[in-house]
Amino acid sequence: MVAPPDNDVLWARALHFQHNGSPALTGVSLGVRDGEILAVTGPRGSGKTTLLSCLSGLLPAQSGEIWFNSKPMHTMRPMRRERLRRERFGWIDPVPHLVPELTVWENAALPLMLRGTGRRAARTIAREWLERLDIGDCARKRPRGLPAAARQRVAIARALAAAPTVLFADEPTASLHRADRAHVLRTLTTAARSHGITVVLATTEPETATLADRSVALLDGRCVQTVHLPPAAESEGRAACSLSV
Ligand SMILES: Nc1ncnc2c1ncn2[C@@H]1O[C@H](COP(=O)(O)OP(=O)(O)OP(=O)(O)O)[C@@H](O)[C@H]1O
Repeated sequence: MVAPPDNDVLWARALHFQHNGSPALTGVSLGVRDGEILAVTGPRGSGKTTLLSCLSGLLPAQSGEIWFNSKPMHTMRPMRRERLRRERFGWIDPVPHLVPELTVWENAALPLMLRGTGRRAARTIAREWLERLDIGDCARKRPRGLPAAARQRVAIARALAAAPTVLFADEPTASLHRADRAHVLRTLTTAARSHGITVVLATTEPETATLADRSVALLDGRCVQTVHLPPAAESEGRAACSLSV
């Protein structure tokens, strides 16, 4: 077994995954650097969700290696992998899955409370993130009555509040109107940068990938291209993120 480079928080080699015999990943290798925002691009069905699911330990790859902070995840027992996922990784789905019986702040605080943070401390952290995502005034409401964009912001606040080492965002703005997308994405990437959170962001949209440091393109379950964002575009993207998150 070859150990991964030291500055890669996640490192995968030769990942293969089939859904019921149908190949979704066919030999994907990649590294994700600490604090990096990596976009995983590709058309529908190219394997983006499957890749994020394998990297996050949600789906065990059928072959290949995944290392997190230089520790092999692919040989971990399921219980240990589950604990790692809960404690170190965050996940944002294309559509928000919130608990309808809980208020907005309780939803955002849930991962913290499940991890043992006291209710008051969890509420303070959750409310700070809701404020940063411009939905602080919804904190006491139930998610049911909120527009889709607000509910997705709650899901993003919930993911960030837990301060994950790596945040996996699977087309996080797919369900939003175009006007909301740029703002929500900028907030997400700016917050991640300022808090040192590594992000693996699946997207079909080229303009979303421009907010990342680097993009990896998938096609039919294989990496076909890696693009480092040119410094000019990078500084432009970062300069545009003037939010105080
Ligand atoms: N649960 C499943 N059962 C069977 N096949 C699946 C399943 N999930 C994904 N696939 C297939 O695996 C391949 C990769 O799918 P995946 O969802 O990872 O791609 P994607 O790039 O994320 O696409 P999308 O943008 O549509 O979510 C596709 O051919 C898809 O049809």
